[in-house]
Amino acid sequence: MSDTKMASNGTENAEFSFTSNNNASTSASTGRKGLPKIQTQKKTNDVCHDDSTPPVKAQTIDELHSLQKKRSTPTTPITGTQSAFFTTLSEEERQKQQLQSISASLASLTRETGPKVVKGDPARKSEGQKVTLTSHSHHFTPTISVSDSSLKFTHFLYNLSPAELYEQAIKYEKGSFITSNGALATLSGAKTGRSPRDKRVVKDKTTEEELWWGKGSPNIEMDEQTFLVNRERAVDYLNSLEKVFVNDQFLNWDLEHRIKVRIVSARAYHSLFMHNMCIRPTPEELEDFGTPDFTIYNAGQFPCNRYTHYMTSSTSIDINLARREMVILGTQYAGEMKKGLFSVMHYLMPKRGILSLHSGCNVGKDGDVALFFGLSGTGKTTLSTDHNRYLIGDDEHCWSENGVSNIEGGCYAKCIDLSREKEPDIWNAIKFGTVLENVVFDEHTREVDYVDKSVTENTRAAYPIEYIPNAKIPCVGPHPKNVILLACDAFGVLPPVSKLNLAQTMYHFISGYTALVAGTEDGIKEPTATFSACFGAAFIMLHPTRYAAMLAEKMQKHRATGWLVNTGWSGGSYGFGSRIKLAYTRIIIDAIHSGNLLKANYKKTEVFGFEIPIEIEGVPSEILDPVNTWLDKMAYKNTLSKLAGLFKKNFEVFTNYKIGKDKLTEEILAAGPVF
Ligand SMILES: Nc1ncnc2c1ncn2[C@@H]1O[C@H](COP(=O)(O)OP(=O)(O)OP(=O)(O)O)[C@@H](O)[C@H]1O
Ligand SMILES: O=C([O-])CC(=O)C(=O)O
Ligand SMILES: [Ca+2]
Ligand SMILES: [Mn+2]
Repeated sequence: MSDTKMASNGTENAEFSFTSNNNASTSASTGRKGLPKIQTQKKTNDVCHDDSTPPVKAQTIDELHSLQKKRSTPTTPITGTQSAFFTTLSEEERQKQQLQSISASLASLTRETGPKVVKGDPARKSEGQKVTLTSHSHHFTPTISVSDSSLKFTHFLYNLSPAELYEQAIKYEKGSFITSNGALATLSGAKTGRSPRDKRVVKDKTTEEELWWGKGSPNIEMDEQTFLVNRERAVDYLNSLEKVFVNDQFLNWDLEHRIKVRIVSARAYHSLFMHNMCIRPTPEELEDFGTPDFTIYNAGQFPCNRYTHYMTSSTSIDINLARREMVILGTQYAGEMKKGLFSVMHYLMPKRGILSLHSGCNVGKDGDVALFFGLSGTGKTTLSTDHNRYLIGDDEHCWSENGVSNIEGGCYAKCIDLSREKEPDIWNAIKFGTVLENVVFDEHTREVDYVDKSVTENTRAAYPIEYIPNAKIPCVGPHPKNVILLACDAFGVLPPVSKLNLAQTMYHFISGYTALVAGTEDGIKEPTATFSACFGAAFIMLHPTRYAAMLAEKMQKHRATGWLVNTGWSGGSYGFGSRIKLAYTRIIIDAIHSGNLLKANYKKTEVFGFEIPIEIEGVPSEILDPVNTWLDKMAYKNTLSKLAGLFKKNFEVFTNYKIGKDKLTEEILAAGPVF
């Protein structure tokens, strides 16, 4: 606001005014000369505004502050005196049960009983906030022989709201700031991506038989005893803190197969992340939550002990399926929790005949569902978030007899180079409530610079799915019509789009090819060809062919069409060509959704034997066959052969497995590159 504007508005704002014109009457009435009297009252309406509102009903500052917050409304409406009686009773009982449940979750294995837990922020005790203590079922007499840890209370902050978590983060966690768009910027610490080499799974009699072990498997074994050592380390760490965060939430929008999860963590950042990423229970659902089906102990700030058997670094992410528990030590990267639970779903769901998928999913106005498979950074989130379609989910789904369902309640978008123009819905989802990980922002304006990779290339935004305006809630849909396999081909030899037959779809699903471009997995900075079975080997628990067989069966039954879309390089390999324009990829995807691409004219490519369209309206025809875009045709041929060789070599380990019925296995083996 300019100075002149300020002056002219002076009277309206009841500010001082030295303008003699304004005060002429005042001077005249008092009959005094010299400087005009300072005008402090608003003249309009002739009302004295200082006295126009009744005084605050508080006698002290503390009382005034207590007026600011009103109690949250009871979650269950109380109707009639009889039910009120029962509600009061059960409310007390519920509180007691909740405390017991959380105390049990935090129980040490050596001390047999859970710690004394108390609900609420320890910093608020003085504010007269109601805190509820554990009602001890065991007899508790503090004596000198009792350890210090059993003399102390563990405060827990239960399912806090985003606003409360913002306050906790900003007050207590270094590196937490509100950005100009309203999001909470956080730092995940030294780890800015997942650490797949530090993942451990307990091998017991059951899992030894059921899970995929050995070469290529993400399940690195650990014994039960070592798990308990790490669990104790995490639980002791958490109990040593002033307070811990507890989230009780759900996974899977398919109500029949919903899983209850509890996340115990030390950071508000972790609690808000999971609040956004898991399905948020309604207050009524929370009342009946009971015992969780799975619990995460996130002690990420605290390292594991490298002298412990099986530990090869100070980071350990441990899954124990029998105990239904996961322990995180030595990494604060929040994606570990999300993907750890995904691994658990990859075990639990197939047991029920449900296929779990590392895929995005959306549905058109006519109910046509598309799945988007692909490794990290290939475009699942970007392409499933489509303004013309309803978003079911961006990363983790189930395909059951009922159709598809999202496992999660939020999205986790990459935000490096994010632009409002290219990805408007993701851009607009970054607002109050969203966690922005490891981004760089202006120290004064707090404006985020999405181009800046100073902290990491793997910058991320985690937001509730309803932040996308056309999210489909509940996040479920009918059986898929199109199955789109995404690959970011840094070699630049895969066509922008290929139509696949079922055997080819299975071959490429099992291969799970891409060239990683950003550092989602800790340590990867330069693009490299990667094969990851089922487009998510890091998260699967059973042998890849188990998932593949289920996918083949479902695609066959529901007549879904398979596609391979290269969202990577065109015009040469990484360093020569450039990434295919997102606008072109979107046009290609639109043509798949609409059914128009099915009707196009096709030709067959050499080596990979892909069916590629001759033309697609809106996309330059010459890019549809990559050979056209390479200046050096010899280099193209050599690169194509090189990639084909990598595919062949990768597939060798799968040649002895049977997949599906009839001749499918032989067909899949024959569907690879021929050269
Ligand atoms: N042609 C393209 N198609 C898709 N994405 C593209 C394209 N060109 C550039 N991109 C960028 O690539 C990135 C794709 O990341 P996205 O978040 O969609 O990955 P993702 O498959 O969801 O991975 P993750 O499983 O790690 O979440 C985005 O940053 C997007 O802007
Ligand atoms: O897990 C993460 O960190 C991000 C992700 O979605 C993936 O890597 O597939
Ligand atoms: Ca994603
Ligand atoms: Mn993912």
